[in-house]
Amino acid sequence: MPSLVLSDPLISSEETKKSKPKKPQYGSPEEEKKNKKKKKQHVENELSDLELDNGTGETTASEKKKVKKEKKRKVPDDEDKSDTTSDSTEVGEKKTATANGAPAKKPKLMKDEGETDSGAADDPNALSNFRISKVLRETLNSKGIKALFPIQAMTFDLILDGFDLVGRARTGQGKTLAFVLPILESLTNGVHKASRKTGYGRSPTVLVLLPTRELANQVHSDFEVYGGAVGLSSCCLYGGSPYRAQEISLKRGVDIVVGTPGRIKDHIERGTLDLKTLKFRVLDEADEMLNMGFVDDVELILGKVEDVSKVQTLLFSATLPDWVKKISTRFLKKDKKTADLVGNEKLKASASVRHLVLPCTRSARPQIIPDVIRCYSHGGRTIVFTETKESASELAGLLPGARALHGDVMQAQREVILSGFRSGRFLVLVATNVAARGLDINDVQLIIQCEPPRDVEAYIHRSGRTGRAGNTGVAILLYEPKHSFSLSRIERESGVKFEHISAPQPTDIAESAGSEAVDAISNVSDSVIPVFRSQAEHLLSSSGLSAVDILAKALAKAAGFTDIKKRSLLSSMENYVTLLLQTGRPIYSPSFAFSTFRRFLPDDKIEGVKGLSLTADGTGAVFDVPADDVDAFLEGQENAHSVNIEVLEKLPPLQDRDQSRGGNSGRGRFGGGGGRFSGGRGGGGNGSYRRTGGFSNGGGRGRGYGGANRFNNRRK
Ligand SMILES: Nc1ncnc2c1ncn2[C@@H]1O[C@H](COP(=O)(O)OP(=O)(O)OP(=O)(O)O)[C@@H](O)[C@H]1O
Repeated sequence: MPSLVLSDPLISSEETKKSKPKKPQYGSPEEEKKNKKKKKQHVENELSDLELDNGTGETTASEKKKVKKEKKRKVPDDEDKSDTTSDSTEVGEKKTATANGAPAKKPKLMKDEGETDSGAADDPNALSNFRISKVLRETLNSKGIKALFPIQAMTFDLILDGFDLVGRARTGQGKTLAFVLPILESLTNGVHKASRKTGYGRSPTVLVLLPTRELANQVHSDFEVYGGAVGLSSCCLYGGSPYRAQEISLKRGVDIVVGTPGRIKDHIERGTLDLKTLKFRVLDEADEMLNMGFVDDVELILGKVEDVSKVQTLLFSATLPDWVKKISTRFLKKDKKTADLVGNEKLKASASVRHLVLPCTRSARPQIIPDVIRCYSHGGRTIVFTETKESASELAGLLPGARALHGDVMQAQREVILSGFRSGRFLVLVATNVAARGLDINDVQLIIQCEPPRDVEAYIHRSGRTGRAGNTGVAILLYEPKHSFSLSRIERESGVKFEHISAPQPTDIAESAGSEAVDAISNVSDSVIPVFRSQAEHLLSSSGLSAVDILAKALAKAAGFTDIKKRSLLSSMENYVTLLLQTGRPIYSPSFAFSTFRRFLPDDKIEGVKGLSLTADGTGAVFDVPADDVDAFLEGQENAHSVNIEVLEKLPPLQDRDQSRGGNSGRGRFGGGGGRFSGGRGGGGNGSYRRTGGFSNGGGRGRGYGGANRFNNRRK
């Protein structure tokens, strides 16, 4: 559980619990007793989970004690629970109030007569424990939502009670409903119910700003579903679409406007959008709006509200860089609350995603990516992120069945592509950052990033397109070894610990592609057998292969493989094989390995060695050689005393670049040692990337890696 940072008016989970409405007394005394016991257990559990940040990021014993005391006091005293939190940095100290200072009203639960409350006793976040109306609860239930996610539970009462709020949670944790639900309740059952207008030409009461059109559409569809259920209308305003239809909606009158800053500003300036009756304004992914150059537009729009005391402002994001904090200081009220589910936690990226890195050059992408998709997408959707629009288009053209999505694609086309991807018409989307933020698409199993993004926030958001709403997912970051320094920066800043993998190998590919082919063949109607039988018999008798071998070939063909080439473990180069050299004593530097080779191999074979790296335990050197040279190395070792060379099936952990460079001998990684491969001409290749375990199996098919190694480069 993430730590809850107690800073700037801050919410803790304790406060959230306090703020939750009193639970109705339904059960028998015995049930009550049981419930109390459960709650007590829950408190104990939470104590072990909850970390109160004392500035050092550690929980002090006295703080724990204090909370425990508070909680103990609360357990038997359910009556005492209030529905709002105080603006206190101390947990559980004050009685609560609403944003306008009025004493907190006793919460009125929306549970109806006869409605069952199953789950509510077990789950403190069950919908019926919040002031959510029956119709909304039913709509949520119809979408499979039975309880609020933590960020929603933490913020629901605060928003409903009128506080400005900054909300932060990791990707895919439900930030959208965290503002949608309390806003809808506030307008239909809360303080704004009485002043609600329904007539023709009414101006909107809610304005939601988002950085991209796709995101605006997505949030708008949530308002359509849930707002529609409680009789509120909404419209979506973004650039690239005709003004006319948008103007007609505005003229007719809507309750909620969702849109991108540029188009919203245009409508304000054209006089078609009036913010004078606004009750809520929401900035979602505000940091990205500023990254995308919407600073002036956002400030202009926020500045259009005349009486800010009458408007509630909510700001949600997965990341909160300094300047977003500045915006919140400027445009949110002084008594704003901050619900931070990330806080000082080291891990900023999604915890339900496996974060993998794989060395791969630009030219190798079209060969490696399909295999990666085959092995890691489990038949679900994949989003491939590129840095530029051009490479998105180019790569989409090279990957079978993929479509590109980026800023140069016409808006109408963008919508068609996105809905095709959502509906499963195609399963691979190649996109720029336009799809990095907020997009919530079902069953995205795999994210591939073609190179380390410049800023770590992009990494967090892109990888967050999978592993959403409690599901798991895989994010694979491709990198050129020369850019491996970016990996440690991303690890440091996002708190992710990368698993290093090699390009998928024949066994991996056979496993996933083979099972697909088996399914495909099993689905072929028996009606084909008589038609193809004589050909099959002819093939069996003429090929000299067994029936099983022929079937294996047929499966390979059905899976789209006519050949499996060797692919190195170390650098993914096609038709290269990875070998391990051991000499019975420590290998301190690559030059030592090269001088060992010279004892039993001709120069032309040694020149073919690529990517030589030392093993982490210092007992060996790992390197790639052309597949045709493997025998020369294996046979040559017979002539050299104490030398052992073997083909690797799996990479051992390797020393990182600095370690190898410094070496225990204190000499440069590829320098020293004299002789043909020493000094300025270098020795090893480009593949000295750090490994921390978790390698995939050896062998290899596919092309790969351009093979520009350090040694070859210097010779050119
Ligand atoms: N209480 C809930 N129970 C189950 N599913 C939920 C709940 N709340 C939201 N979801 C689902 O979780 C998914 C992610 O929600 P959402 O897009 O709001 O996440 P987010 O935190 O805004 O992510 P990002 O930071 O990437 O934009 C959505 O599919 C949403 O329907």
